[in-house]
Amino acid sequence: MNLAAKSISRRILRKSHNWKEALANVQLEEEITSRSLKKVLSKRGLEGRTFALFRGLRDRAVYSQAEIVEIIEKQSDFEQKRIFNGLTNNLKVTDWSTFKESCHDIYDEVKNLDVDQTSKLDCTIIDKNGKVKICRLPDYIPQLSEVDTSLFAVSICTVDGQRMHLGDSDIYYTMQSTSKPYTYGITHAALDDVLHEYVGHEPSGQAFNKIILDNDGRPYNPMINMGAIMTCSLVHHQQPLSHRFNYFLENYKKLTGSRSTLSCNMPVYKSELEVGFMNKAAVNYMMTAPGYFLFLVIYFNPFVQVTTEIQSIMSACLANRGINPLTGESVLPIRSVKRALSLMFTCGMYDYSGRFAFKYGVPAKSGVSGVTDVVIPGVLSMTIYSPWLSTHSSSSLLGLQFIDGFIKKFPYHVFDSKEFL
Ligand SMILES: NC(=O)CC[C@H](N)C(=O)O
Repeated sequence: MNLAAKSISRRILRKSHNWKEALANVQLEEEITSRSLKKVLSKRGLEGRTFALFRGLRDRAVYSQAEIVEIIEKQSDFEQKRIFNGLTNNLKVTDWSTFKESCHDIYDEVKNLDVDQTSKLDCTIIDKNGKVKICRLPDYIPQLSEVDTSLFAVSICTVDGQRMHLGDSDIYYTMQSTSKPYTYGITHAALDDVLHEYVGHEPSGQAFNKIILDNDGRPYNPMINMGAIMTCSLVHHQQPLSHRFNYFLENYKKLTGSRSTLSCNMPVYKSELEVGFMNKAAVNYMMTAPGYFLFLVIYFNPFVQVTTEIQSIMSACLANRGINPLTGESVLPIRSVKRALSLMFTCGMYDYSGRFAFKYGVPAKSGVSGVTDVVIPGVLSMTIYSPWLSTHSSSSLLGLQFIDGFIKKFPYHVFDSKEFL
């Protein structure tokens, strides 16, 4: 956009944002400090660290309203809109403090469930209904059985970038299969529906690592291992592996909205290459079909390490039509996001997908590291991490318990929508 057009757009924006009224709305009329402005936005779930504005304000300075408005108007149009919506509470969750308190209560109830560890790899947990749930760590990947099983984190990010973090939200884990919806979205953005000449869209009804192809000789869907390996292998398959690694990592980085890149947990990655016999068998089994260019080594996405704070932003892009709610960047086309959410809804929890959709009615994806990702389209994402996997669902038990409490408190089940009831 040339300078003239930019200044016109700023004047239009300035006219559309009545900053004086917005700041008065939150009693910020004179002697405004970085701290007082940050505090107002933070009360509504908007973290100061997600605004470039505060990097330009001096901590101890006192600004007049005119000075603050002048500095705000130097920010990007997207950030100005975020600040204005924060000051006027034009946000997806308008009563943030009550919402946060309810989530805290659900978290505390789940955190206090009775866990009886019977061996290094096994425990029983008495769930909220008093039922005994048998849980186990996934020792088929040795590193995943070496984790602190007491870790329990929940991060929530709304489509307006309102964020909440409960428990161990700064602890890193490997995404494992919760990487698959992002990988699918990135691949679909590159190939569109041609992708589905190689991968189906049907639930397999089987465990995630089952070696089985559909009647057309394709993996059933992109959410199981065979489908994810195939999906990864399709992007730029004539390019060098380094290019293909970077292609995914760069797109993952856009989903995080961060300026720093993501990294792989190499011990977990190497151990899976070493002991991932089922995946190796899957690659060979798929190689029998013509035209498959498979490299198990490109199936590295599960080993990208994140925290729930980071991953909840990535999934908030899925909730927000492919647009990063913190940067405003359009990372994935809505066409690909729609398909990714449909596949999460029907296949994301593997052979627990039907029961999950029946009970909770929202798109979700589980991972053997103990992470569960939930997307409530147009509203928010929720990333939950707790290593104990229920043997019943191969999903994090505490994750499922938190989701159960959340959906009971906030009726986001797709068939609880106001249009339906
Ligand atoms: N469900 C999962 O998270 C499985 C992912 C794991 N990397 C595997 O290939 O087995």
